[in-house]
Amino acid sequence: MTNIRSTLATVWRIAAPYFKSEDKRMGWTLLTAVVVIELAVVGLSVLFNRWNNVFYNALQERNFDVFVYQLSYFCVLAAIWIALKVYQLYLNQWLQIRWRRWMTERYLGDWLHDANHYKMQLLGDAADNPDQRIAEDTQLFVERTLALGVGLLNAVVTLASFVVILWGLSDEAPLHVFGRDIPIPGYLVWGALIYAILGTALTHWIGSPLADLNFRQQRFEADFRFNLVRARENAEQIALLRGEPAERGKLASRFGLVAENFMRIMSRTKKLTAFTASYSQASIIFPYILVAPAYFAGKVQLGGLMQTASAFSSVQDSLSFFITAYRTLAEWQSVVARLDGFEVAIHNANTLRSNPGVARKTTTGNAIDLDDLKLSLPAGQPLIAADDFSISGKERTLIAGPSGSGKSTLFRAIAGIWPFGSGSIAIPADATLMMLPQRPYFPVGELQAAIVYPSEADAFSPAQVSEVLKEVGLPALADRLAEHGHWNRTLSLGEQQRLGIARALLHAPQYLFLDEATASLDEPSEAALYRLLDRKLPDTTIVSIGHRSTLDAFHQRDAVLTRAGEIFTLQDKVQSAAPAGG
Ligand SMILES: Nc1ncnc2c1ncn2[C@@H]1O[C@H](COP(=O)(O)OP(=O)(O)OP(=O)(O)O)[C@@H](O)[C@H]1O
Repeated sequence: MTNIRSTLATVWRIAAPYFKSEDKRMGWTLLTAVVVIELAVVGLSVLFNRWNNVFYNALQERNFDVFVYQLSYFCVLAAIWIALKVYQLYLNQWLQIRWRRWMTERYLGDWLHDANHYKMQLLGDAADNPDQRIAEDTQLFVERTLALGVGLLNAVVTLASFVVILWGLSDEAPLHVFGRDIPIPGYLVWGALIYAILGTALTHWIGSPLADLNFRQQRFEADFRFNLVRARENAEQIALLRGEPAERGKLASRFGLVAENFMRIMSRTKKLTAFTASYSQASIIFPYILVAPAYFAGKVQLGGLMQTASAFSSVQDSLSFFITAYRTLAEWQSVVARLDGFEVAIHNANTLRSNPGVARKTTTGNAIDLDDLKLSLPAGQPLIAADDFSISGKERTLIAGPSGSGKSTLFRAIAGIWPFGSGSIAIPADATLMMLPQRPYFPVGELQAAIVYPSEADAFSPAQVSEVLKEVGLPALADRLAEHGHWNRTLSLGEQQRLGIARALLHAPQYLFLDEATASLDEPSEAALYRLLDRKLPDTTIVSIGHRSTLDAFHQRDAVLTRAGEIFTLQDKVQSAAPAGG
C-alpha cells in the first residue's frame, strides 16, 4: 500500500509540471476531451446493456417489428460508439505527443544544463543510461499514465453505473436455489465483488515480482545496447588489438543477463497468464450460473438473462481492472522508478552546482586566481593543492607533472565542471575560456559545423574556415567543408588535433587551455602550430599541459605538480638553480 502511495506521489511529481507549464491550456483541453469521451463511451455501454434486454426478448417472442427497430437502434449506437472511439484514440495520441515533447525538452534542458550530464556521471550510477530515460521512458510514462488513468476512470464510472443496474436485476431475478427464492438484496453485485476481490488478490500474489523483473530487464537491455555502441565506436582499436573474442565474450555475458532475466519474466508471466486467462474464461459463464436457476424457473426472460450477463461482465471487467492491467502496471511502476532516479540524479547535479566544494568567483582583474584550492576525487580522496596561483596576461604557462597527478582535473576545475574539493577559483568577468583536449570532440555532420562547434555552423564563413584550415596544415580539407562525416572516426588523431587548433583560432578565446592538445604531432609540426597560435592569438593567455621539453621554448612560465605526501601541489618551477656551492 505504501508502495502504491509512494508510486502515485512520484507519478504526480513527474506528471504535474506539464499541466502547470506554458502548454497547460492545450494539455488540459485535450485531457478534458479524452475524459469526456470516456464518460460518453460508458454512457453508451449502459444503453447497449438495456438494448440487450429488449433485443433478446424480441427474439424470444419472435417479434419481427421490434427486432428490426432494435437493429436500427443498434446501428445508431454503434455509429456513435465508433466515432467516439476514433476520436478518443486520436486526441489521446495528440496529448501524448505534446506531453512527451514537453517532458523531453525539459529533461534535455536539465540534463544538458551547465555540465549536469558530466556531473551525473561523476556522481555515480543513480541514473544509468540517460539516453534510455530521455528517449524511451518519457514515451512509456506518458502512454502508460494516460492508458492507466483513463482505464481506471472507465472502471470506476462503469462500476458505479452497472452496480445500480445489477442491483435492480438482482431484484428482478432473485437467487433461486433448489426451487426456492433466497432474498439477498443485490446478490449479483456481491457475487461480482467477491469474485473480483479474490481474483485481484490472487493476481497480485502471483504477479508482484514482475515490477522488479521489468525494471531489471530494461536496465540489462540498455547496458547491452550501450556496450554494442561502445564496440562500434571503438571498432578500430578492437580490430587492431584483435579484441573481438574478448568483446564477444563481454557482449555475450551482457546478453546472458538479458536472457536470464527474461526467462524469469517468462516464467512469472506464464503463471500470471494461466491465472488471468482462466479467470476471464470463468467470468463468461459465472453470471449465467448465478441467474440460470431463476431463468429455468421462469422467473426471468431471455432478455433479462442476457442483460444480467452483460451487466455482470461490465461490473466484473471494471472490478478486474487491476487484473487486466497488472502487467502494464508493473511496467509502468518501473518506468516511474527510472524517471524518478533520473530526476533525483539531475537534482543532485544541480545541488552540486549550487553548492560546489570549489567556489567559482568572478573578478574585475584580468587574471585567473587559484586561492587555497584543493581538488579531490568524487569519493573524497585529496588530489591536488594550489594556493595563490595566478594565470594572467599574455603569459604562456606550461604545466608538467607525473601521469595521474591531476593536471587534467585542474583544467576541469578551472572550466567549472569539477566541483569536488575546496578553496576558490576566480575568473575575470566575461572572460572566454576554451579547453582543447588531446582528443577533441567533433559532432557527426558537416565538416564546417564540426570545426566551429559549439558555435552554429554559419557563425564563420566557409572562406574563414578554409583559411584557417590551410594555416593549420590541412589544405585538403578546405574543399570538403560541406561533406557529412563521422570525423572522430575518419581523421587521424594528428589531423583531429590540427582541427582543434583551427577551432581555437576561429573562436580566439581570451584563455586557451591545451591539454596535450598537440601530443600526437611530430615536434616540428607541434612547434609550427605553437608559432601559429603565437602569431594569430597574441592577446590570448595560453596554458598548456605537455611532457615534451620542446614546448619550453613557447612558454615563458613553467609550473609543476609535485608530490607532497598524499597530494600533488602546483608551484612555479624553480628556474635553473644557482650553481652548486655558489
Ligand atoms: N571521474 C573520476 N572518478 C574517479 N577518479 C578520477 C576521475 N577522473 C580522474 N580520476 C583520477 O584522478 C587522477 C588524476 O587524473 P587526471 O586525468 O587529472 O591526471 P593527469 O595528471 O591529467 O594524467 P595524465 O598526464 O596521464 O593525462 C587519476 O588518478 C585519475 O584516475
